[in-house]
Amino acid sequence: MLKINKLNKSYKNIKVLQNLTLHIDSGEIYGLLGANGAGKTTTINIICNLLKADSGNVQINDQPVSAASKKIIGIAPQENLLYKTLTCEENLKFFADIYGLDRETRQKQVQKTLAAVNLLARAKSPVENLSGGMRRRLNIAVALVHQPKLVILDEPTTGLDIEARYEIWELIRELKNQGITILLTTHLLDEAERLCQRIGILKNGRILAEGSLAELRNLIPAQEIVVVQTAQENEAIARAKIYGFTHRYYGNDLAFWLPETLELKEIISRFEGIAIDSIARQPVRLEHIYMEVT
Ligand SMILES: Nc1ncnc2c1ncn2[C@@H]1O[C@H](COP(=O)(O)OP(=O)(O)OP(=O)(O)O)[C@@H](O)[C@H]1O
Repeated sequence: MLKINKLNKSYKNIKVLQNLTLHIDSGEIYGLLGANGAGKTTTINIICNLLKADSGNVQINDQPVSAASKKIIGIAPQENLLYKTLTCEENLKFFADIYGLDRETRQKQVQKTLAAVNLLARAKSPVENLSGGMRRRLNIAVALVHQPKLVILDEPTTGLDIEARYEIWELIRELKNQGITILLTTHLLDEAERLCQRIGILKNGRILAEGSLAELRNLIPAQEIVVVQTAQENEAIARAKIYGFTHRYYGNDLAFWLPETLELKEIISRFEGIAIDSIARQPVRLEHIYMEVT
């Protein structure tokens, strides 16, 4: 559906995208993960034909992006596009007009889209009276009103509380069920873990790793990770080495990669003679992979 081939982009002499290549299949949710400044928004702007790459190309359904691609792409940017004094309905009508929907389709699509983002009851409310979560849902509705095939969601839940995030995750899953292809950018690893079929980890404009969560997990040769609290960290690290446990610090937490699954009593026995305050077992998660790759 979306093919990004060897994109390069520099501002002055700073390389913002470096041979960026990624392909997204029809109907999948692809998560582009990256810290601030990794190049996510630049990539989106090039996909949306708002910015020109120095080299490389972007194809949607095997056609190069052009002004005509607007009809099949919907974008919900990080900063809400909404007009605060207009109602939900008026905002959607305005964007439906920009997309050139005729009067009848516009009426139908505005109502359908408000229902899809669960804002039908607030159709007549001005945006300024909505909660942050509702505004973000309406911002996503703007991306959906013209029935695009590819929807780009730039950090859709950043800054929202957990309840509002759950609502948006549900909405994103619903879009996928309808067959819409989704490019989601986020720096929230649990969001990518929950929603995305495939994930690309972007740093300094390069994809450092890409794949399904299961494929990315293979980058860490561990069945499980244990976080150990002890005042005798050096002794614990030396002991772990004997058993082939790789150690890592995640923040201040001392963790060990277990190459095989062990019973708790076996893990404890490996550290016999060392004063251990606690042992917490965790599956290998995207945050561990992200730390390793970046
Ligand atoms: N118009 C511009 N002129 C100069 N540098 C720019 C311009 N736009 C972006 N950059 C730089 O390009 C790099 C990538 O920016 P981009 O906005 O694509 O990152 P991002 O991954 O979307 O980050 P964020 O999550 O903070 O939005 C940054 O270092 C940014 O400062």
